[in-house]
Order: sequence, then structure tokens, then C-alpha cells
Amino acid sequence: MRIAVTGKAGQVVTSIIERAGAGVEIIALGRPELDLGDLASIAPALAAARPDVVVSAAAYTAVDRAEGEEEAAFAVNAAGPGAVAAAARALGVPVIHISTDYVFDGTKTAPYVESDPVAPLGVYGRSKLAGEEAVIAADPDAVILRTAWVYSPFGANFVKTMLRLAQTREELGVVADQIGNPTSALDIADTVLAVAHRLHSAPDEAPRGIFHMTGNGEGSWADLAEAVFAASAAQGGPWARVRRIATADYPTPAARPANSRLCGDRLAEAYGLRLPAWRDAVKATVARLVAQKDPVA
Ligand SMILES: NC(=O)C1=CN([C@@H]2O[C@H](COP(=O)(O)OP(=O)(O)OC[C@H]3O[C@@H](n4cnc5c(N)ncnc54)[C@H](OP(=O)(O)O)[C@@H]3O)[C@@H](O)[C@H]2O)C=CC1
Ligand SMILES: Cc1cn([C@H]2C[C@H](O)[C@@H](COP(=O)(O)OP(=O)(O)O[C@H]3O[C@@H](C)C(=O)[C@@H](O)[C@H]3O)O2)c(=O)[nH]c1=O
Ligand SMILES: [Mg+2]
Repeated sequence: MRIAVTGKAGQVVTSIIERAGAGVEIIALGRPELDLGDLASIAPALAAARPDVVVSAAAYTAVDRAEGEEEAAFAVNAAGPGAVAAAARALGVPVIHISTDYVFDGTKTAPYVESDPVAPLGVYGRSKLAGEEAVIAADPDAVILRTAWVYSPFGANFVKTMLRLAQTREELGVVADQIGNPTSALDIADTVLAVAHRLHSAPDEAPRGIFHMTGNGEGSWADLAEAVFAASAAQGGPWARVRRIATADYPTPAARPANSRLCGDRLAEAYGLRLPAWRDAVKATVARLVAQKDPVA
């Protein structure tokens, strides 16, 4: 099976490359040959890859910067993925698109299910919601996997930021009133690959539509930071004390949902897939980072 993935060095594409097993070839497509901001580049790059399945993983992910770069965020997160889905449809192959918890406003008091109303709080969330709509419009048979709070040994993420800050600080203030599901990009990779196999081997039976795909269990950003430092300290890596603060005490350009929890039951029922417990996954990634020469590079 050949899987074309958008993006070259992102957390999810790098994890998919690492986790693809025997008999699976990953073709990572990014700039310059596939630029989501250059719609004319998309169909030719995908056609040249001759994929059996397309995974739309690339995105504009700088949540705060997006507030001042609305046009760029919508080009990369909405129009681009729409063109990716249209190109996949034209090639007659299934498309899996990755979306986010930030399509919700966080006012629900329980984990979000797929049918809950969306109401993004910021430009990033609005652009990703427009991406979901563009993908479904181009290919009603698309699979959209919403994930959240992604970290990995690769790229930029909250876990690596915590380890970096701990190198020079004894205490860090971290918000304790935003809760969600921390998710390892390596677990996302395993799940995406399993869904891709089903779409390829049994296209008529594989369920389509939106599915939530996050690490099992919930916590706040402060809980995540504490878990990172506990795991790091156990391995002799950097750690800091966590001061649990309120969102109001950590002002940012973009508002974030207070409740980002996503319910994974639909993915479990449709595909038999549930991601591992987030605390175990954090330990595995932190151990790997600390074992590296520079855990924050
Ligand atoms: N990170 C997170 O916490 C979360 C992410 N998601 C979603 O998961 C998906 C994967 O995210 P993640 O791997 O963390 O993202 P990263 O920020 O790690 O990587 C983004 C990727 O997008 C690529 N990209 C950006 N702009 C363009 C463009 N114009 N043309 C082509 N490629 C481009 C980057 O390319 P290059 O390598 O060249 O820079 C990079 O490969 C995204 O859809 C994101 O919205 C959902 C929830 C949480
Ligand atoms: C660095 C830092 C952040 N924070 C807060 C700010 C914010 O509320 C929260 C998370 O900060 P970040 O900016 O790292 O996370 P953020 O960029 O909001 O992460 C989001 O990225 C996009 C791409 C998604 O799709 C989401 O699922 C989510 O993962 O932690 C602290 O409280 N203390 C700190 O020292
Ligand atoms: Mg960020």
C-alpha cells in the first residue's frame, strides 16, 4: 500500500513514517512540490505519488500567530485540504483528513461527541472547521479524524517546550483550568495507518465521516506538565515545579476552549480502535526525549 501524506517534517507525518510497517510505503509531500497555499501544485503532486490512500496531515498550527494571519491560516487549513480531497477523489482513492478539538468552544461539561455543535473560538479553529467542510464538500466519503494536544519527539510541541523551559527555570506557571486529552503523534500514526488499511482493503465496509481520536483519559495542561516533569526527573532529565494557574493569568492572543475533551467511542465502535492511556504515552515519549543527547532540540 502506498500512502501519500501532506507535510514533510510535521509531528504526525514524521510519526507515520516511523510507524509504517512492512509493505507500506509513505510518500511525504510538502513544499515546494505540494504547497497548500498554491492550489495548482496539489493535484499534480498527488497524482505523481500514485497513492492508494491520501492522508491530509499538514496544517498551519501556530494558534496565536493565526490571529494575525487569517488569510494564510485559511489558505493552508481550508482551501488547501479541500483541493487535497478533490485530487484524491479524482484519483479514486480514499482520503483521511486530520482536524482538531479547537473546532469546539469548550462550554460543554462532558467530552464532545462528533455530532456536537461546533463553535471555534479563534482563527485557527475557524480555519480548521472550514477545512473539514471543504474536505467533505470535495469528497463526501472522506474520513475526518479530530485529535488534540499533540506531542511527540519531533517538531515543536508543549512537552518539548516544558522540558526546554525547565532547563532554566525552577518553577513554571501552567494553566490548570483548560482540560483535554494529551495525544502522542506516534499513537495517532498507528491509528491513521490502521484506518488507512481498512479503507484500502475494504472500501465498501469502512465507515466514513468524522471520528474523535485522542489519548485515553483527561487532564489539564498543568497535569500534563507535571506528568512530563515526573517522567523526566525519573530519567535524570530536566524538571521544574508547576504552579497551577488560571487561564486569566496566562494571557494569549487566541482564546482556547476550557473543555477540549473528545469522546472516542465512535472510533472504537466503528473501527475497534482506542488510543493508549495518555500518561503511559507521555512517559514513553519523555523517556525517549531524555535519552536523546539534547531532549529539546
Ligand atoms: N499539533 C497539535 O497539537 C494538533 C494538531 N492537529 C492537527 O494535526 C495535523 C498534524 O499536526 P502536526 O503534525 O502537529 O503539525 P506540525 O505543526 O508539526 O507540522 C505541520 C506540517 O504542515 C506542513 N505545512 C505547513 N504549511 C504548509 C504548506 N503551505 N504546504 C504544505 N505543507 C505545509 C509543515 O511543513 P514543513 O515541514 O515544510 O514546515 C509540517 O509538515 C494538523 O492538521 C493539525 O491541525 C490537531 C490537534 C492538535
Ligand atoms: C508555554 C506555556 C503555555 N501555557 C498554556 C497556554 C495554553 O493555554 C496552553 C497550551 O499552550 P500551547 O500554546 O503550547 O498549546 P496550543 O498551541 O494551544 O495547542 C493547540 O495546538 C493546536 C495546533 C491544536 O490543534 C490543539 O489541539 C492544541 O494542541 O498552555 C502555560 O500555562 N504556561 C506555559 O509556560
Ligand atoms: Mg502552539
